[in-house]
Amino acid sequence: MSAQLTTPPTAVSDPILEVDGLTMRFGGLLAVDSVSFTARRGDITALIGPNGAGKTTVFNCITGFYRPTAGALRLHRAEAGVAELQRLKDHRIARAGVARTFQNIRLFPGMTALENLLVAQHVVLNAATGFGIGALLGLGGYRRAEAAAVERAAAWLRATGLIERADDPAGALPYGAQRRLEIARAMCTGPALLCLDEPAAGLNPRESEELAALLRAIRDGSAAEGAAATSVLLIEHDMGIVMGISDHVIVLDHGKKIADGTPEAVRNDRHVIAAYLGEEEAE
Ligand SMILES: Nc1ncnc2c1ncn2[C@@H]1O[C@H](COP(=O)(O)OP(=O)(O)OP(=O)(O)O)[C@@H](O)[C@H]1O
Repeated sequence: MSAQLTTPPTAVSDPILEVDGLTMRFGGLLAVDSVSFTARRGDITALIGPNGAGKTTVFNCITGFYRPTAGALRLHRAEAGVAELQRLKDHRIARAGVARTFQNIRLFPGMTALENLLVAQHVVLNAATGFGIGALLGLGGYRRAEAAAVERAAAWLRATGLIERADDPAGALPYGAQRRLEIARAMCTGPALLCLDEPAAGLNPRESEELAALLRAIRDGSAAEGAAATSVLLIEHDMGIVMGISDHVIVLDHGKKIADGTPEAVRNDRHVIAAYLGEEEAE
């Protein structure tokens, strides 16, 4: 029997992302089953649920790693209108304004921290010269874009406490620093929506607190010099972080949405409690 949705969805006046009837099937397995929710612009929206609930699959559909079996994913951009993400390839989704980090860190370990942030901006740099030969010829537009890219990288290295490690290979940084560098890399692309897959995994309590502060600042636009307020979509198992920083929480279980509301409403929802207790009993 499927769980009934008891928590009314929060009224969403200014959406950044609309997930509408999202379904993802792997052969006979229905990993995501007609999931709908809306993430509001300027919010931290958390996607939670027990192991195997379908959270990463939803992320992979939003960011173009998977082509959904059915449903629509609409990114509402401030000036460029609505992008139907389910129709775009992953590099076009990134260009449309969605950036992500991964459950398993995916930096270029042999490149320095700074280089990792510059590589992330190659799309912006290429666009500055119309994806043409201007870069090779060192034309003014490209040089200006390059200088701005370095400045942006430095601002995010400062914001994430990594400026002293700018010239160190990313692979030589401590684990928590690599996690922050991944976030810095995503933010360097100037996304409209930042998608984070378990950013607190493996962090110690002090690092988790710093992460929470960083994510709040990213949402509010105060994390780095020149940064815009950025909507955040977060998958996280650390309930301290989820309940502490989220404006809105969506709960999945067995591929279905079972709750959608404020952290307080979701925390007290009996279907959510049952889903998590069930997980504990199964362990
Ligand atoms: N590429 C794939 N092929 C087949 N099955 C998959 C694939 N990706 C995910 N699944 C299955 O889909 C279901 C949902 O997995 P998903 O990773 O989205 O869950 P999750 O909520 O992110 O879990 P966790 O919290 O453990 O990361 C699981 O049963 C998983 O085995």
